[in-house]
Amino acid sequence: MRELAVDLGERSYPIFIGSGVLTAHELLLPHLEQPRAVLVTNETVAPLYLERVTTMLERHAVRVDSVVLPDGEQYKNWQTLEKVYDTLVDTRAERATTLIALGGGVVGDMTGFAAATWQRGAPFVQMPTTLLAQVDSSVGGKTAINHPRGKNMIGAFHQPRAVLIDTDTLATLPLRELRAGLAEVIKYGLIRDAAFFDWLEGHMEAVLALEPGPVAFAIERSCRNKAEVVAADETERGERALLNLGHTFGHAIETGTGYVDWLHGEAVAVGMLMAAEVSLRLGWLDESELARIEGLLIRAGLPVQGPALPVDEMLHWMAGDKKVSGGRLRLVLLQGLGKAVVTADVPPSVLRAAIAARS
Ligand SMILES: NC(=O)c1ccc[n+]([C@@H]2O[C@H](COP(=O)([O-])OP(=O)(O)OC[C@H]3O[C@@H](n4cnc5c(N)ncnc54)[C@H](O)[C@@H]3O)[C@@H](O)[C@H]2O)c1
Ligand SMILES: O=C(O)C(=O)C[C@@H](O)[C@H](O)[C@H](O)COP(=O)(O)O
Ligand SMILES: [Zn+2]
Repeated sequence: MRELAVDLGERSYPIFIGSGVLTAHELLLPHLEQPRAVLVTNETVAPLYLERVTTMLERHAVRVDSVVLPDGEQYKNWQTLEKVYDTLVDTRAERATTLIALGGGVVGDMTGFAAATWQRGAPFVQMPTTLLAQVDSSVGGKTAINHPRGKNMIGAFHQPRAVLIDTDTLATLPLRELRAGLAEVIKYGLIRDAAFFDWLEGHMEAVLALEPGPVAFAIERSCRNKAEVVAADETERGERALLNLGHTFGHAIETGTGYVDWLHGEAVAVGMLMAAEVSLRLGWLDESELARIEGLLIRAGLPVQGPALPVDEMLHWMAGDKKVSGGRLRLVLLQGLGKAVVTADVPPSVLRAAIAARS
């Protein structure tokens, strides 16, 4: 088993990565404030893993209640969140009752937001079961639901008490979802870890084949990168914005397509290429570097061309991005592989050309 930590002083927490972590009571129990938990999952993950986790907790005298949500990004909204609150009210959950997110990033983001708001702040634990959630969304405390016209628009920063990553759960994950998770993995290489990008070029097929060593390494290295950024800038005043590479474009794709058809990781993959196209046109990235990014995304099985959304519509959704400041769009761009920067100085013609190149 691998262990690392997110260093946030009193609110620091561990990340455990390994096979069988889902039923390792000795990892979870020390992070419960009282012997009570509410497990939040969805209709796909419940039949696979809910009983296993429930049994493990009940064997150790923990009272477990659970709620099973509908599956899909389009359900990451108020109506679904209400189901969580209803369960908390019905079961008389207390402020010290731990919410446990068992599922992908959608379940994780909604459970985290429910925990942030339940009785003004309850503890929660992340048990991520998709690659994307294991390498990104379960770490760092961004929690949210979507607005129909804006991705993750309603949310809070609320850190989990622990992140328990069971790599065995990837065995049941559909290949398309595994590929989507790889977009965020590649992101870390691009924004701050050139050596990791090189490593991914050498090990992409091994990761896709779920070879245990390479998979665990890719998850650990991703979590380490994310933990370092979050520890340095928990609430995105500066450096944390780099974790948003490709997201201004990607969120526009997700919102513009109604949160169906495009997986988050797929939209981020195209978004990272749009950011790279802007960087190329500014002279910050050369053709060979752009080709390496595209080549790795293709090998991961990710799209490199966006949906047929008109450029004006893309710009409309992008104008609602959370990084917009004083009405000015701020974009994360690349100054080479492994070095990202935030800038508000992109000429509109360059931005339009870059989006068009990948639409
Ligand atoms: N908070 C953050 O920092 C952060 C970071 C990245 C992404 N996100 C958010 O995460 C979400 C995307 O997460 P995701 O890619 O995990 O999508 P997801 O939560 O929709 O999960 C993808 C699919 O896999 C299924 N699934 C989950 N685990 C499974 C398993 N082990 N076996 C079989 N099926 C399984 C789910 O039911 C779903 O159908 C987006 O809403 C995105 O905005 C948040
Ligand atoms: O943790 C972060 O910070 C990120 O930006 C990680 C992203 O991969 C993630 O998709 C996040 O939810 C985006 O945040 P948002 O504030 O742009 O909605
Ligand atoms: Zn993301």
